Amino acid sequence: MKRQNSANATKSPSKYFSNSSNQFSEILRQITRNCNNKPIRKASSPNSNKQMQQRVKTQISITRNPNQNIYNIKISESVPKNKLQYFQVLEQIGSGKFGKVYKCLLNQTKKLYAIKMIDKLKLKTKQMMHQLQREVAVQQMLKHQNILQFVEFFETKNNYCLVLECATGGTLFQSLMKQQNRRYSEPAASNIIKQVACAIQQMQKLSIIHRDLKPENILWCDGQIKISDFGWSVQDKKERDTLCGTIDYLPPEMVYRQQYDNSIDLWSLGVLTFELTTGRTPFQVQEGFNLQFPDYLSGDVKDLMRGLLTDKINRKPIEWVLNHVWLS
Ligand SMILES: Nc1ncnc2c1ncn2[C@@H]1O[C@H](COP(=O)(O)OP(=O)(O)OP(=O)(O)O)[C@@H](O)[C@H]1O
Repeated sequence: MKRQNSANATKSPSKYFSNSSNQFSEILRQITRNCNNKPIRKASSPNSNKQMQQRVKTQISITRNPNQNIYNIKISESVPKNKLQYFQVLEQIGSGKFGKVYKCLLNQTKKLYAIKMIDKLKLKTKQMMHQLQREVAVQQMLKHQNILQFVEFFETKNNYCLVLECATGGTLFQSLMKQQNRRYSEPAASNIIKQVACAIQQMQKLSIIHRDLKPENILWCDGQIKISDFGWSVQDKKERDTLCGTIDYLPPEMVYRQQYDNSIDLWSLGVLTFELTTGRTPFQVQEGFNLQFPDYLSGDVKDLMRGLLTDKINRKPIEWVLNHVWLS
């Protein structure tokens, strides 16, 4: 089975994205080589049984000094010791690169939380420690109804533990796969995108860039959207050039190794809008940044996506998104 047929697509007027496929493919080949020769896997077809596999992240840090401790969190020195005794650990609800996520109850209040247990042995390199520091520091700053709430951080003998609000509804990727034709109706997608946009606005107020927004990192909790996985996020105002994220969601300025800023999360919002409304991501490696829409999409959603899936200079700001008629 194949992805949603886009044969009746209309072409984007943007010249920026035309004729870029060769260069795009070459850059992706370079990324592949740089990823320790591990093959880069494209997002699996939504119709494939392998669809629940995670999409590949490019993990290349070009300019960052991994020894630099920008957040002043010295893991193993200032981190509280074992507080796991205060929790009753229940079933596993997820797993990531470095560990597992469990449902748990705080003994005293019987309130439900999620504990992300990160295996210290797997987190050997300083680069990865840096990523964990970043995740903790950034999530500590964020308090918003559409952002997964950070609660506590401590360590045990074998794990670092992040206590988080428990999002019981699974990932947006899982729920997308359950929709008819693996896509949401426009009203349902609009409701989701509005919540993600509210979360982006809050992050931008604090100069935070998530850098890996995608359905796998968005969770459902009591019918509400929660942004999660701040492992690639950064907090500062300067432009950056570290290449990271997930192939299908990489913005052109990252692919072409230019400086970027917080507008990369708005590009991701555009890709997410496309994926939720069509069941596939907009840009395929072979085609470059050639934006085409299926006929069934409304003019309003296409207008929103054209405002986001364009080059950095022309990309619309978050205020424009939140005032857009498709989100009203
Ligand atoms: N607070 C939470 N509530 C409910 N489920 C969660 C929570 N945090 C994580 N999960 C589940 O665990 C999975 C892995 O978590 P997370 O993405 O944070 O780990 P990771 O190591 O950063 O993953 P990755 O390998 O994608 O970077 C998520 O996809 C989700 O299904």
